[in-house]
Amino acid sequence: MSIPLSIEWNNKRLKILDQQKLPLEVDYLTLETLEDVYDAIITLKVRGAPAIGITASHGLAATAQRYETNSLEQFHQLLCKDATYLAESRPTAVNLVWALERLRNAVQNAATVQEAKERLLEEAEIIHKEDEASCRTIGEFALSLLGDVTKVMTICNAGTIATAKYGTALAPFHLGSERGKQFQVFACETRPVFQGSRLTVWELQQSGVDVTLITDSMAAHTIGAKGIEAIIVGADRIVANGDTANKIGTFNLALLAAAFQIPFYVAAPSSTFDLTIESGEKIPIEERPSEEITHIAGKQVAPNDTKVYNPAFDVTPSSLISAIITEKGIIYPEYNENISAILSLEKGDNHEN
Ligand SMILES: CSC[C@@H](O)[C@@H](O)C(=O)COP(=O)(O)O
Repeated sequence: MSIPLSIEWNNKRLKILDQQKLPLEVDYLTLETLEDVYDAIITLKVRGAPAIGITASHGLAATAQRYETNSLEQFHQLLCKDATYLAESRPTAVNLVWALERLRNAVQNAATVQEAKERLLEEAEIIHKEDEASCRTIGEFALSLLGDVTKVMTICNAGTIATAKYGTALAPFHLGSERGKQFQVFACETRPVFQGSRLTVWELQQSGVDVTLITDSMAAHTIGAKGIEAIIVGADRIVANGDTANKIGTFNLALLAAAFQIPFYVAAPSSTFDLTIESGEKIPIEERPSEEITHIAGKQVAPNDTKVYNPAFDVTPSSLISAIITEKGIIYPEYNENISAILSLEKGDNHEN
């Protein structure tokens, strides 16, 4: 797989693949300050739940190296302030707060400021490496779950550039391509900012996967006309009962999967679960600027002063989800019991529930 990595961390320098420039340009951006990190996340230069979490953790760890204090109390205060600032960049993907919390926990018992600084750098690297391993395992599970299925639909980009590597929903296609299994993937363009056409189509083409672009409104027709056998998507937050927030339009696909009686799979690492929330209506849904809808590539496509509603995510009820594929195993209904059982497995253990 020769797809550029979305996040590079070398010699304490953080570089991200500028996803706003894709597919026309492959360009990396160095993030020097905490404000650069915040800006890269909010403007979707780096996006996708795991990639946001990894970027924020390296960004916070790098920023903390510059705190000029020997007081641990002051160090914790600065870290808390900066973590809170980054956490506000995007509200729906729980991986962001999860990663920042992990960093804060990693320094709880540090004896000196110097030790705390080193622990932050180490923890950010661990988060980064864990995600790569998790995504690869998710890909293996997804590949086995899909079995003989070849025609699959997806939305948004839950691929290698949305994670450390491999992706979640796109991981089985990359692994399949390496092993000679040819999927036919139908990618929804994913309005309003086209993560499907700009990112998923480009990414799967790099891997040699057979990918066909459709507009979001063509999904129902395409499932019937092309004989789609399964739908697989990523996730931004999965709560205790299995309700899942993902890119706007995902809920539509889940309803279509039920209508056509084909499986609807969610693929996500355990860092995307939020068991503090019982059910989906409590998930915060990000609303984005109206220009994402009133303009396309800088050109106005709606009248001046058009009233706009632009939620970036929707919540799919768990009753529409056939299985959730994680690095710890494949979770089937009843989700209330089975999610907590699988997530409580130790690192390295995994099984199908
Ligand atoms: C492995 S990425 C999973 C999700 O984050 C992805 O499906 C998605 O909805 C991304 O939304 P985005 O707004 O592009 O960050």
